[in-house]
Amino acid sequence: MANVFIGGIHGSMGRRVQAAIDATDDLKVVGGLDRQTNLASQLPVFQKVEDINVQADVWVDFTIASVAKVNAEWALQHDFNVIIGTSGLDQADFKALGQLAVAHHQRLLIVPNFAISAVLLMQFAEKAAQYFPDAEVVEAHHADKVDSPSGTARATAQLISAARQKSPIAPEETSQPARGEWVDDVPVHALRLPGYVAQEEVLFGGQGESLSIKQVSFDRSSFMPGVLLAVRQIRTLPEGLTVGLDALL
Ligand SMILES: NC(=O)C1=CN([C@@H]2O[C@H](COP(=O)(O)OP(=O)(O)OC[C@H]3O[C@@H](n4cnc5c(N)ncnc54)[C@H](OP(=O)(O)O)[C@@H]3O)[C@@H](O)[C@H]2O)C=CC1
Ligand SMILES: O=C(O)C1=N[C@H](C(=O)O)C[C@H](O)C1
Repeated sequence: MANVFIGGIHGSMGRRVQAAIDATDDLKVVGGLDRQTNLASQLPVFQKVEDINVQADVWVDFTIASVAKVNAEWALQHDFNVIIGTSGLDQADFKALGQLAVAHHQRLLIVPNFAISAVLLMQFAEKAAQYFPDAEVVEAHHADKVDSPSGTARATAQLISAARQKSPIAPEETSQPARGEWVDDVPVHALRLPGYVAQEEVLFGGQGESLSIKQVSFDRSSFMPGVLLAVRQIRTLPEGLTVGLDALL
């Protein structure tokens, strides 16, 4: 039995992660952190990390970037392995938290997207970028999403950029807002609309041809198998930082 603590336990993802874990025989939620604690809950829910008085094997975080950073720092210093699903952390955060994980002999797994369709999209896009260096990313999310572009889009753009380093062809950044935000040297376009959950498409253009790769999360249930896999398998990872679910598939 592995014990799990959920950062953002009352949020859209936190509630679903709690329900998914409750439906298992081998995992147990022992507490959570959120801004509000007055919701009906059988579990201890804390507002500040300093007040936490329960121990767990794994901290799973779905909050906002600034909070996730503080949470992960505290959790790594207090003997938790940490899984961050929260988007919006930058490369400097990854590096600093990874160093903290090493110093405290803990595992830190940062997953831009737990949906298998998104994990595969990123792998396919990395491969395609070797042959189609001209690429743009379009992501669409629900209107409540606070960050843009999405963590998945940032990760995808970084993979594409690294994979096509050998190519002389690369778009030039422009001051025209309609051309999107350049992440590394890949234009990324973010849409926020009611009715959507999460989706991403990578469009590649070549000589007389194009390739597009698209994934859609119609429902947040798409993230749950990946979250459960990460919780169950994090102990098999080396100490320090791992990015993405790929290492566990
Ligand atoms: N990696 C992945 O596959 C996925 C990642 N995500 C990411 O997970 C994160 C959460 O998404 P989602 O669940 O939809 O968002 P929600 O806003 O529904 O949930 C976030 C929760 O964190 C709480 N919170 C905010 N600020 C604080 C604080 N200062 N202290 C304690 N709790 C706080 C919120 O409380 P309140 O509502 O009161 O502000 C809320 O309950 C996002 O970054 C999103 O991008 C989402 C889906 C999949
Ligand atoms: O906020 C969301 O909903 C999601 N956030 C993650 C991201 O920023 O990439 C993962 C997924 O897109 C859902």
